[in-house]
Order: sequence, then structure tokens, then C-alpha cells
Amino acid sequence: MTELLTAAQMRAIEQAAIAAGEVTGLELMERAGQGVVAAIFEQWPELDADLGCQAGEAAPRPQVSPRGISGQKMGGEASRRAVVLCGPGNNGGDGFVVARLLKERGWDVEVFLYGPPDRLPPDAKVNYERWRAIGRVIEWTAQQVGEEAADLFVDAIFGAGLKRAPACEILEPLTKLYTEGKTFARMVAIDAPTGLCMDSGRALCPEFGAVWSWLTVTFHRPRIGHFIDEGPSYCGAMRTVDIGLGGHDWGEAARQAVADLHRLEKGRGMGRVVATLMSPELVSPYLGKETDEHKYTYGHALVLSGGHGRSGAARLAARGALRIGAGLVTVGAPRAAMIENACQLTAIMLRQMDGADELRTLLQDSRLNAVCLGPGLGLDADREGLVLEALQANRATVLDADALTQFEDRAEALFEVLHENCVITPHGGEFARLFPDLAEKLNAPATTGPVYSKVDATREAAKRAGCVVLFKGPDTVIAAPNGLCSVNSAHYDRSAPWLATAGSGDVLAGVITGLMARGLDPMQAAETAAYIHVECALNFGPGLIAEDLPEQIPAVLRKLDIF
Ligand SMILES: NC(=O)C1=CN([C@@H]2O[C@H](COP(=O)(O)OP(=O)(O)OC[C@H]3O[C@@H](n4cnc5c(N)ncnc54)[C@H](O)[C@@H]3O)[C@@H](O)[C@H]2O)[C@@H](O)CC1
Ligand SMILES: [K+]
Repeated sequence: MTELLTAAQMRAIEQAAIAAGEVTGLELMERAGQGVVAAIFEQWPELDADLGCQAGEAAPRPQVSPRGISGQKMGGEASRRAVVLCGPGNNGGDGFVVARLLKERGWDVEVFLYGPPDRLPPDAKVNYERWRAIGRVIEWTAQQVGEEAADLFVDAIFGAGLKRAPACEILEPLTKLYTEGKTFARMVAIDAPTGLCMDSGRALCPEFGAVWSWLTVTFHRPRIGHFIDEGPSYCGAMRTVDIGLGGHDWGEAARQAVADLHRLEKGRGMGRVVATLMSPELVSPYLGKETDEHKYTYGHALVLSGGHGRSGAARLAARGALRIGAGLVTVGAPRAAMIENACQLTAIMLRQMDGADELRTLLQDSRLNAVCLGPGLGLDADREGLVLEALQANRATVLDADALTQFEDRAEALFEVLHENCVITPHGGEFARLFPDLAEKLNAPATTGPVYSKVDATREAAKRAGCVVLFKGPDTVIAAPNGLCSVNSAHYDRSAPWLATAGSGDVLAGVITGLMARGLDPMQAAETAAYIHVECALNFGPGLIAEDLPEQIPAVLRKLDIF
């Protein structure tokens, strides 16, 4: 299981390990630098050659064209040049370690320092001195940095300690390097791209954003900001390096520090400290079927259809519910949409159902244990009655799309009737309609950190709504009223841009409903569905349309070893 930490929590873990005498700050910094160098060569094996140079020996500069670096020769006369950009804190300290380690491998290394050396914190100062014994440090000037050329740029300017937007003189030359194509080759960020808030994935500088990196190397556990909002775009690729802080075995002092933090964050109404990154181990283990069970064991899901010409979304949801293994699925359609539904449904059953009264009658059948409303439901006046009727019936309920938009000016009326066996699945627009104040905080320009994040907003929304909230996006965040929170990331090696297609959200709502019909609790159903949804897209690949998603579920279940 991967926990996503806040920057403060990571700091508490480090400090507690140091205070407990398990490790020194200097040792951690050395391991961090070693980890970064190892990650660089893993990412770009072509850089990992014995250059046959002695430390201190000058190597020829590479030629730079607007498209990147050219003209390096390999073999005995090869050269590699790195520009290491160090900042005034321990992130800069990591940079000095990387500079030294690259130099020891025969690289030509140029180091820039932003800020006065005598203000460096102790561990960074030690590594500054170690570097000074073998190389020079150039005082930062925007002009000189902007003219650099190298095989590799290392961003060690700011990491976890970033408090506010970096000065223009820092980001502007780096932006220039990028737009001129000089860092197209390789920019590696230590811990985080400079300018990125590690708790929220938001860039703090409105003008220049953060440093665009090709690789970001972080330590111990990734931070929330590496996986949400703009974080993944700035980070490029992500690697997490073990620096010997152990699993959770940081000693009593660390436990205490984390417990303190937990209390602190609870005091701010933030619930649990960590969010979890969705991974295969977190998919519910109860998705298989037993030989001696029958269809009613696996529940009966009801999906409400919209009117004439608007029924496709409900069928997509119903198909998702059936494929994930609900025993039976029924589409409840108004009279006007009966024929079109009847023409296109086979294994899925169809019932005519006009209005709230008929829904009440239908739900007298206690075997109908999960309901999905919203996909294609429409915004006609009588639709609200359907939603309220379904919620009063106290079934496992998924509300999506129009079922949420119905309540845009009266969210409180919805929150009053939502119960703990519900999941709501808003996208950004729907979230803003239901939680306008949270959306405003989330979208407010941010220049000082830590910035209010999508994780914070989803947690607050879940608490307010009194049910599980799945806030959609490539960085889907799922939170329960008790503060449990997870992130289902469709970034990095799970990047699935093809999910941005009409109807994919309808399938997701249906899969959650199917899982709840099977008896999963709302949080587990939402997490599992979100994970499988992305896996389906990855399994299909380019050209995906929503109809393809449910058809990928069997292959995904098999891949997850679920039978
Ligand atoms: N010994 C340790 O504590 C370890 C630290 N590590 C590294 O240390 C980093 C955290 O170090 P720090 O806490 O020193 O933080 P940073 O190195 O990120 O920067 C903090 C310094 O920058 C200043 N600052 C913040 N925002 C600024 C801005 N916009 N403009 C100008 N100055 C600004 C702060 O006042 C502080 O002096 C991590 O990201 C990681 O790279 C790793 O080496 C592991 C071990
Ligand atoms: K950095």
C-alpha cells in the first residue's frame, strides 16, 4: 500500500528518525543524493557510461541546438555535463551531493547557488563545503542560468520547504531554458519541481508556474502533490527512493510525531493525515463468485433511465453493473423510453417506471438492493422526486450527473437526505454546483503554501454530504465522512487519456452500483470501481469509447487474479 504524505508529515517522520538516533540528517541527505543519481541512470541509461575522466578534469562542452543537446561523443573521449541548481535549504544540500557524485563519475558539473552560502542549514552547508573542495559554486544570476547548456539539469532549488512563489529571477531563466528547448533533454527535480506545492499539486507562481521536469525523484513515500492537480504534469516521471526511513518502523518518537500531526490536522477538521494511492492490493478481494451461490447472492441493481432519446447513459451504467458481477440488473424506464430500451437490452431486465410513486412500489421488492440515478436522467421537475424517493428507500445509492445537478441551488436539501450508504460522483462542474464554497477555495489563486487541495476539498465535501464523495478527474479523489481518503491516479504509468470520452462516467457510476449491490461498502465500492475503470481504459487503449469499458472488465478481473 502506498500512502501519500503531506510535506509536514514527511518532515515529522525525518525529524523523529533523527531524534531517535536511527539516522543523521547528513546520512539521509547522502542517501537522497545517491538515490537521485541512481534514478537518473535508471531513467536515462544512455548517460550511464564510464567517462574515463578524473574528478576535476575539464571536459568539452556539448553543443546546444534549439532541439536539445548534440555532439557528445562516447567512449574514452566522451563528456557529460550537468548543471546543478541549488537553493538555500536542504533541497540545495541534496543538490550538492548529486553534483559531487556526478563529478566522481567523471562528469563536468556546474553548480549555481541561489542565496548566500553562510545561510545554508547545517547539513546543506557540510555538503556545500564538500563540493567546494572539488568544484566551484557560481552565484545565481538569472542571465547566466538562462544561458546554460547541459546533458542534464538538476533542480535542487526548493523542495518541501517552499513557502511562497519563487522569485521571477529563479523561474524565468528556467522557463527560458525550457522554451528554448535546452531542457528538453533532461531536467530532474529533487523531491519536487521548484514552485510546486507538495500538498496540493498546485504551482505557486501565477506567472511562471513551476519547473517543468522530465523526472522527479522523491524520498521514502510520495507526497499528495505528486499525484493530484498540476503535480503530475510538472513532475514528468516519478520515482520514489528508499532512504532508510523504514516502513512504519520509525520508533516511538516518530509515532508520537505523526500522532501529534494527526491531532493537529483533526483539529482543522481534516480527518486522517494520509491519503492512499489506489493500487491492485486495495481492490476489494471479494469480487469473485462461488460455485454454490445463485444470482440473488450478488444483489439486484436498479438503474433509472432518462426519457425518450436519453436512455443510452443508463444502459451504459447498467452494463457496467452487470459486468462487475451484480446478480441481476434492471433498467427502470419511463413509458416514453421503453421501446428504445427494449430494443437494446438483453441480459439486463427492463421495467416501466413512471415517477416517484411507481419507484416506491418497485422498491417494495427488498431484493432490489442498489440504485443508480443520474446518467441521462434529465432535469425535468419530476426527477427530483425520484431522487428523494430513492434516498428514502434507504438502499445503497449512487447519484451521478443530473441527479446532482438537480440540486444545484439547494444542495442542503440533498445533504439532508443523503445517507451513509450513498456515493456521489461529481466531476469538477458538478462539485462546484454542490459545494460552491469549497470549489472557490480550491480554485482560488494560490501563492503561499500549503495550498488547499483536491484532497482537502473532497474530504470536507464528504463530511458535509454525510456520504462517500468520488471527485472525478485524472486524479480522482475518493473520501468518506470519517476522513478516509484515497487517490486513484490516471497519471504516469497509468495515464489513460482515452477515458475523456462521452459516457465513461456513466459506466463508472454503474460499476459502483454493481459493487454495492454485491455488498461492498460505499468507500470500497467507489475505490475499487475507480481503479478498475482506469484499468479497463488501459487494457483497451486508444480509440476507446464508453461501450468498450464494461467489455474490458472480464480481462481486468482476470489480470487482478479474480475468478
Ligand atoms: N536532513 C533532512 O532534513 C533531509 C532533507 N531532505 C531534502 O530537504 C528538503 C527540505 O529541506 P528544507 O526544509 O530546508 O526546504 P527547502 O530546501 O525546500 O527550502 C527551504 C528554504 O527556502 C526558503 N524559502 C521557501 N520558499 C521560498 C521562496 N519562495 N523564496 C525564497 N526562499 C524560500 C525557506 O525559508 C528555507 O530557508 C527536501 O525537499 C529534501 O530534498 C533530504 O535530503 C532528506 C534529508
Ligand atoms: K526541487
